[in-house]
Amino acid sequence: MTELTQSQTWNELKAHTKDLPHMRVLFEQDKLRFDTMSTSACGLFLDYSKNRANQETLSLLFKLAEETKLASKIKAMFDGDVINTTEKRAVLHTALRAKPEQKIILDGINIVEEVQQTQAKMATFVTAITSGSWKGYTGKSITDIVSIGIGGSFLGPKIVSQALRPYWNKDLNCHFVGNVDGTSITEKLKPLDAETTLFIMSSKSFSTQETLTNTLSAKDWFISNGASQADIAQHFVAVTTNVAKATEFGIDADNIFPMWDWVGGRYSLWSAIGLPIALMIGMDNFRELLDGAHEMDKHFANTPLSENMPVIMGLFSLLYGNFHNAQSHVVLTYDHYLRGLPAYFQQLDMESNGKSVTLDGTRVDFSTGPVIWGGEGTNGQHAYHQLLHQGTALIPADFIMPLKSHNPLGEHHIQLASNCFGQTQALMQGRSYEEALVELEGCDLSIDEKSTIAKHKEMQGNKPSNTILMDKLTPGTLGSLIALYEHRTFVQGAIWDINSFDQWGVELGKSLGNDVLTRLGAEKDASELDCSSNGLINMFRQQSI
Ligand SMILES: O=P(O)(O)OC[C@H]1O[C@H](O)[C@H](O)[C@@H](O)[C@@H]1O
Repeated sequence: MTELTQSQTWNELKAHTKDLPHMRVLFEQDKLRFDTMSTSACGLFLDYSKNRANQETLSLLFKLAEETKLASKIKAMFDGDVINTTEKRAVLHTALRAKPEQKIILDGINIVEEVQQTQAKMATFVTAITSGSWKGYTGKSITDIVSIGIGGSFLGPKIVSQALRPYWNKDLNCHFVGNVDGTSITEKLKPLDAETTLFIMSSKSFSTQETLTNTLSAKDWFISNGASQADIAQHFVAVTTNVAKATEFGIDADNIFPMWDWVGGRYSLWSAIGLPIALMIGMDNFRELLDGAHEMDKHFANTPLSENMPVIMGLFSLLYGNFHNAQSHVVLTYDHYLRGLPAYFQQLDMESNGKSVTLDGTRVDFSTGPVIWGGEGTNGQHAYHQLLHQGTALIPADFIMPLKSHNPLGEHHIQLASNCFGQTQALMQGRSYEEALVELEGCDLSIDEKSTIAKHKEMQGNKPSNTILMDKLTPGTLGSLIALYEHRTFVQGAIWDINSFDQWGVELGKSLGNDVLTRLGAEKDASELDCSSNGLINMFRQQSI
């Protein structure tokens, strides 16, 4: 048993959540619920009134946060303590968006200075590319960026660039290659011209198989399209902590942008890993993105727990996972530009909190991170929302929508908003059997038929959701939004006392994949493996060519 589940507050929460009335009743009892259960910070508004909670629930949750020393754990992260204990690393993505005058000392070095130097290098590079002064090997300016990376080195740049499309430099295009599946890079390169294409190889470790393989194929494509080995310097840059390996790989030393081991892959878009974003939206907008995140950092570090947006959201997620048996959490973005955000939050949260032991190695006796999934509204309403409304699983939802659209076309935005708010309302209130019967009045059906259909139309409601609004999707509000989710993830990991910053499961997959590779290549026999793996390997060997 862990200390957490034995604590009095944990057990009080268990008992309390069982007795809580339906949210419909809570709304009837408290007409000011929207005012008291909503908050604003850093350009974001959060309505958390449609949650299974009253003031007592909130008090118990904040008490749990206090007892598990959340405030001092937050401070430890910002101070650069080695909170990633298994990899013996500080966790300082917040330093990437610190103000230039701040000082964050790690091992005797002010890392803010190093961050600023790298940002200055990025700024020079962005100007060179966007002004056209950086020329390709035939003297033409760069028109296409191909970003090669995977995991955090793929999702961050891709999804943030996609989200900030209205801010794109009109003379540039950006393409992202992640998967090692040759189809991905082949299709991406097909329409491109080697003379005007720049490759950014993004890999924190510079040892990820997919990224190395894709970069080698990109080099082959480049050379086979008429360029020479010497031309590589004008067309290939890298972002990595492993400068030596990148140089050895053939990347010109001047074209290497450094990063640091205190930046986790899934928290790296704020570093030079964000170079594709900076190229597409310009360095001023990139800085606005960092500033938005920095504002959220300040809010998270300095606001009392009961008014702290990431804390509130983290506690609600924990409430559903640990006390209502919710196994998943859905993120629904009512903005086409934000359609990739669920996938980004999926890596952020599932790679961080998909853990089974506490920091001291004790096996947990509670659920940790849920499955994060989602998509864009209103599309999902005509598909998986059915399960949200009437399925047997409880799936808490986050609805995210800017109040103003970048494309204010006719009635589109007002309809989008009506759908967003209508969904949260339907999830909360549901439809009672009696209401369904009333709706069937006047239908040409027998009483028995009406009763049966009413049972099918009945919806229990009491399905929780948060609604996050912002005035407009800008680099600043996006920065705040992403940092909000980073810290929301941290809050849960801190209360569970797990390490949210390692990823041993992913590492195992990588090393077994490498072992299988040697067996697929017939260098090594596979007969000592389990019969399924052996069978699959043999089938591939015999039939893949
Ligand atoms: O940037 P790299 O070192 O190539 O790593 C790419 C990715 O590798 C692994 O899958 C990690 O779990 C991710 O967090 C990381 O972003």
